Amino acid sequence: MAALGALRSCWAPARLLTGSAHHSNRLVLCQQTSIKRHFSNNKILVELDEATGVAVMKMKNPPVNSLSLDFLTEFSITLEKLEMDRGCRGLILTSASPKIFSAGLDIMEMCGKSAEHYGEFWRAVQEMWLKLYGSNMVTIAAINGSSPAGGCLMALCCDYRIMADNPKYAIGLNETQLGIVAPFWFKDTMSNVVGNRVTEQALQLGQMFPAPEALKFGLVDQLVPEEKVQSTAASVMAQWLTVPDHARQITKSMMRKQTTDKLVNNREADIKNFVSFITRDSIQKSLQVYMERLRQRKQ
Ligand SMILES: CCCCC/C=C\CCCC/C=C/C(=O)SCCNC(=O)CCNC(=O)[C@H](O)C(C)(C)COP(=O)(O)OP(=O)(O)OC[C@H]1O[C@@H](n2cnc3c(N)ncnc32)[C@H](O)[C@@H]1OP(=O)(O)O
Repeated sequence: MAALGALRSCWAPARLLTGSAHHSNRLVLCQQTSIKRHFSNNKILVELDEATGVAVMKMKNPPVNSLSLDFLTEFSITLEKLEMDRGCRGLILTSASPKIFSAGLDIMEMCGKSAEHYGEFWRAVQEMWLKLYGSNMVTIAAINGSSPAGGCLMALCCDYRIMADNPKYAIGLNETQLGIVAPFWFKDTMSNVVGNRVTEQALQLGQMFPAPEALKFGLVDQLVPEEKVQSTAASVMAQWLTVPDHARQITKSMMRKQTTDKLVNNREADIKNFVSFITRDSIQKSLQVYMERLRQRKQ
């Protein structure tokens, strides 16, 4: 193992964007071992396969994987840990419970709370986006269920999206349906994937795309039978990991930096904007009506 460690360190180029080192030879070197490391908390399960350098991150926040302040905090801490781990080169993001990938931001975090709470919550949403969209790892979303709004944003942050081929599952930025507005960085993330025209129409209508439509419009890259979502993600990941990390990372950063910089340079203003928007009586009313509609639909 010591010899392996020495080989590793002399083959590994310095990690260019956030500080730890990755290299595309790891796969070959590590075929001798198959150690799986688990670092989970009560909301996120992570299994890191040291042989492949791939971590599978399963969101587990029942009933619908809504993105609460606690969840977002755990998510960002976990992602940071993986980002700094030189044994981890790829991340597969999925849900621990099929049918729902994520219901998006926890609406209860945006209802009837203090301005201070809204500020803290929005900072956590920003942090999740900055970390996931700016990740140096190869990121693949294994979308094994519906994925509205913030859930769709998470998937769009990834480098590649594989969705379960089930028309009952839908994905999209549906904010306007709630009477709220997707902020500029949600809009930019979608636009970078599907282009301006599709984004403009989808955002105005708050459109949710059933899986086949999502594929047609390029919101996802591939549909596969539900039981093959994870294995397909693993084989796509293996292909992506054949590219030398440093070249892929610089390219990814070149494509995304302008978008992330827009938020990095305007974080406080964006928080202020969110707080002043969400505290309006009319917006609070819209959210309450939407939650009521959800409950009634259930009954
Ligand atoms: C001018 C500049 C503006 C600047 C920015 C300002 C503004 C704000 C931007 C905010 C961006 C927001 C992003 C978001 O992500 S908002 C959240 C949007 N999410 C949704 O619309 C999803 C709603 N949920 C559903 O459609 C369904 O629940 C489902 C995910 C498809 C699952 O369906 P099903 O399996 O049938 O489960 P239920 O509907 O029965 O739900 C189970 C319980 O979960 C509660 N629930 C569902 N979604 C959420 C949620 N997002 N947050 C909190 N709670 C949620 C649901 O009410 C049920 O609760 P109950 O059991 O107590 O009744």
